[in-house]
Amino acid sequence: MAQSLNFFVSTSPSPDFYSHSKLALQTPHHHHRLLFPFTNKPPLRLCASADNGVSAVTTDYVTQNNGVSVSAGSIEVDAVTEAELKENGFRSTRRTKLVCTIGPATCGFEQLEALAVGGMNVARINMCHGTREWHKSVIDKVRRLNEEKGYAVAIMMDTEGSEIHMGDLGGASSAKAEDGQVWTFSVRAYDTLRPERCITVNYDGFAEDVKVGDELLVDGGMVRFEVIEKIGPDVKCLCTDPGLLLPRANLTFWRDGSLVRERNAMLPTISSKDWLDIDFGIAEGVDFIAVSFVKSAEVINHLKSYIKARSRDGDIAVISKIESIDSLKNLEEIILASDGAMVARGDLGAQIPLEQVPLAQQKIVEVCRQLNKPVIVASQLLESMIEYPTPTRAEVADVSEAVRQRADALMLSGESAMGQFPDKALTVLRSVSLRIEKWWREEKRHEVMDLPDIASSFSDSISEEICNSAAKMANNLEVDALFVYTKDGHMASLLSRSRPDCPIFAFTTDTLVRRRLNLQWGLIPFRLDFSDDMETNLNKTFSLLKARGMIKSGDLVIAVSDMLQSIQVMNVP
Ligand SMILES: Nc1ncnc2c1ncn2[C@@H]1O[C@H](COP(=O)(O)OP(=O)(O)O)[C@@H](O)[C@H]1O
Ligand SMILES: C=C(OP(=O)(O)O)C(=O)O
Ligand SMILES: [K+]
Ligand SMILES: [Mg+2]
Repeated sequence: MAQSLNFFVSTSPSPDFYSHSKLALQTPHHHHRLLFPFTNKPPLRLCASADNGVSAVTTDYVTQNNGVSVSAGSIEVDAVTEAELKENGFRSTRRTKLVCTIGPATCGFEQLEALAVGGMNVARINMCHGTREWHKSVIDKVRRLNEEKGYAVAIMMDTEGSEIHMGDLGGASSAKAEDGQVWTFSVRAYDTLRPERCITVNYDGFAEDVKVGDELLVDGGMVRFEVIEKIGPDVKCLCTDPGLLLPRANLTFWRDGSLVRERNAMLPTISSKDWLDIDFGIAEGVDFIAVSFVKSAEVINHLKSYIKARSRDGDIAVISKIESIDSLKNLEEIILASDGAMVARGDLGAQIPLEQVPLAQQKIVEVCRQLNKPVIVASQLLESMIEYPTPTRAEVADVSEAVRQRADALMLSGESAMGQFPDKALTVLRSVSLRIEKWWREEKRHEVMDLPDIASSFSDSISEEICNSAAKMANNLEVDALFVYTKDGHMASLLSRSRPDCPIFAFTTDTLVRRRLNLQWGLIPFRLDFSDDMETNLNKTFSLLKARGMIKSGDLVIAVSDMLQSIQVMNVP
């Protein structure tokens, strides 16, 4: 038995049409007979099954279901999610998504596979490090992993941006600066051997811009120097807080207690090198581009139209990194223009007092939720795990807090790029996420956040109302899963925005949309060919998922779709 609520609105409504919109709530005794004309589509094409023996990627078959002949077709879900669903049942699947920065510690095929098995949803490559060839080889490996082993790991390319940073230490992996030592920071290019205690700086205006007495912070304060003398291109600095200097570490300078950013503010957000990297990302078909040091919405609008004009098979999502004072000032307009945001706490903590970072994080996560944009909490989540196999209690508390704030995703940086325990770090993110999510459900802390209306058209308003209501119904009725059939992913993201208690199975026809949904809280993206006929879609999905052991008869689901604006409540037959 199914009950449904249908909204009759044309997909491209004329103003006149609105007055004819009607709402029909069917009686419980009707089987899901929908009040709109059926489109008699031919059966969907069979897709080749890529069964690799480890875990089936696709399932093809034809069956009879309630007398309806289910079209043959295939369904794709990533192998890790499938295993997780079968093992734990779907109410306890992980909702918080995980992003791993790939570096020397994780760039091999087996290492990447270990991360995929461990729950990596998105692999991030940081264009600040490595060569384009190196990054291309990582992208190729991730794509091969997806194809051969049935994962759906998305790729995020992170731009270098116009930040001021040190050179690469002539190949050394680090250098130790001791208290009281004098180091030289220079804009010279050393073509021969780099002298001892000498650091190159990538910004030509550096020697000109700093003043004697300025404080120089490496990596937001991990090491500190005081400028004591300027000699042409060389700046002599006294180490006041000792520590490890890492290649290409970020540099900021402070004068009279505030960050010096006049010149920084004049540097472009997207440098000429970044544009080349972006062209590379478009050519490689990355799923996300994260833009460093975003200052305004303008640059994001510009980049989005550039991508639209160049990208072959559709869009690349643009993620704004919130990591500067300017980005905080223009937070709402930046997030509105972007497809998502990252709380880039590393640089943010170098630009605002550290004690303000947690509040900034909370604010950014909240604004993203309200504007329906996915948000990633990044940097130093498990920093000590670069060297140690166990996190500190404080780190676990920090990760818990990000999960409790219901951020869409958590990110590893150095922990996975160059740490000694990338898999263990990922395991910690996974288990802390699961634990806190379980607590939310057990406490029945249904969402209390006020979600403002964000729709820009009448049709969008209906989608939004449907998703908000469906999520609320799902909580009240304690359904097992929400199903959403979505071509562009929008309805799926609206459901995710409500953070319902049950997981959201998002079916989309498009592989790119599917990979992109990977970043959003609570979504389990499937690729599936479907039609505009919901009855057929539902029967087909039930059969395919039942055959895979991912759902069973009697499970209670709520289905919504963006082809036909409706909510249907039903038990799996
Ligand atoms: N592609 C790469 N090649 C070499 N090292 C890398 C790469 N990506 C990341 N790393 C290492 O991992 C560290 C942490 O990564 P990330 O946080 O992304 O960069 P950053 O420290 O520059 O902000 C970097 O400082 C660098 O040492
Ligand atoms: C994620 C960040 O950016 P990046 O690692 O590129 O400096 C950050 O600053 O926190
Ligand atoms: K970067
Ligand atoms: Mg940064």
